[in-house]
Amino acid sequence: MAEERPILALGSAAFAISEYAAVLERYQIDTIPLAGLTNNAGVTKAVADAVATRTASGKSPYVAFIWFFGTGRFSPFDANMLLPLTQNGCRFFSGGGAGYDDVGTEWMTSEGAYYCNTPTAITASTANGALMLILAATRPLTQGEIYTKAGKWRGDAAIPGDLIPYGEDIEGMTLGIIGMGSIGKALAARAQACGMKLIYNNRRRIPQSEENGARYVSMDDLLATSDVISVNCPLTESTRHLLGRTEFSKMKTGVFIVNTARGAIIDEEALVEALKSGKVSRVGLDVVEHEPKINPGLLDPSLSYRVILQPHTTGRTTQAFHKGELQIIKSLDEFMRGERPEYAVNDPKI
Ligand SMILES: O=CC(=O)O
Repeated sequence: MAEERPILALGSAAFAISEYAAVLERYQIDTIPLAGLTNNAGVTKAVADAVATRTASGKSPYVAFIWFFGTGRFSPFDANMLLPLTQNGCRFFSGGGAGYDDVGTEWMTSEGAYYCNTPTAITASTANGALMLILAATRPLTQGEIYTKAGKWRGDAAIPGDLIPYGEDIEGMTLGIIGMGSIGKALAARAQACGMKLIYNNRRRIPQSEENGARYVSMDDLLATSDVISVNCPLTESTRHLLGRTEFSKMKTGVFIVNTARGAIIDEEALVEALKSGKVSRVGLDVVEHEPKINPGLLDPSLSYRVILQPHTTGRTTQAFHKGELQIIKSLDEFMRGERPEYAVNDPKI
């Protein structure tokens, strides 16, 4: 017999199929189908309509709202979209993803509602993706692939600048990790196995037992001594444009930069300048500031092979999304049992 307190869901689980089928048995869930929804306004209206339909029929209101991975195009998930839910007693939200810069968590706290992310689901996939981009940036991977498919093999020695440049081995290079959360730590473990020297900067030093061979340094030290810089911190007001003109000027000439966190942590205008001046050798970006729009400077033909761009997919593996859906279900179950969910990122007064 399904629970009386209803839940609203945006779409459905796509990986934890059998586990979610059991959730649908356990609880009374109304699903907003994704078909036909393209943007925030569409979801905002669908949420308002779902709440209004419930209220009009005198049924008990939704206590929870969940959404899954692949719904980033609908963000922000904030007061504008979710107020009809909290006004009617909804006290739990959970969405797929580690980052929640596009979720109105402060507002949720003030409404007495939890927000639960999926904190460790994409750790391995994103750390693997960061290592993949470090390797792709330090070896001329993009150029090699384009040349090979175009029948140019390694290029034409008779044409100045046409030969593919040599790659660089990462063994012995210093990797500076900005942000030593679970992804930063997992990247450190992988990079250590590749023979890199590791330094990191974080809001504060983490316990040595979790540093995975990385040494805590100041941001200035990290900028000045890293051969490769990997951005792994969340986007907050204090990390927006954390790497800008001043920071690029402090870096080693020829540094490689990889960002698998959030685009806005890097000032893209400053990055383009640093690429053009040769300060930055190559960059591997899984994220850009105004996704999915790409800063035209990054697409400048003169930089083409030195800018490796991916469509925010490094975290996106079947294993990661499966784990994430299980984490959403775990949080929902905990909330429905009246517990504080382990993955709550906020501390509302309930
Ligand atoms: O970018 C992906 C995430 O934050 O989960």
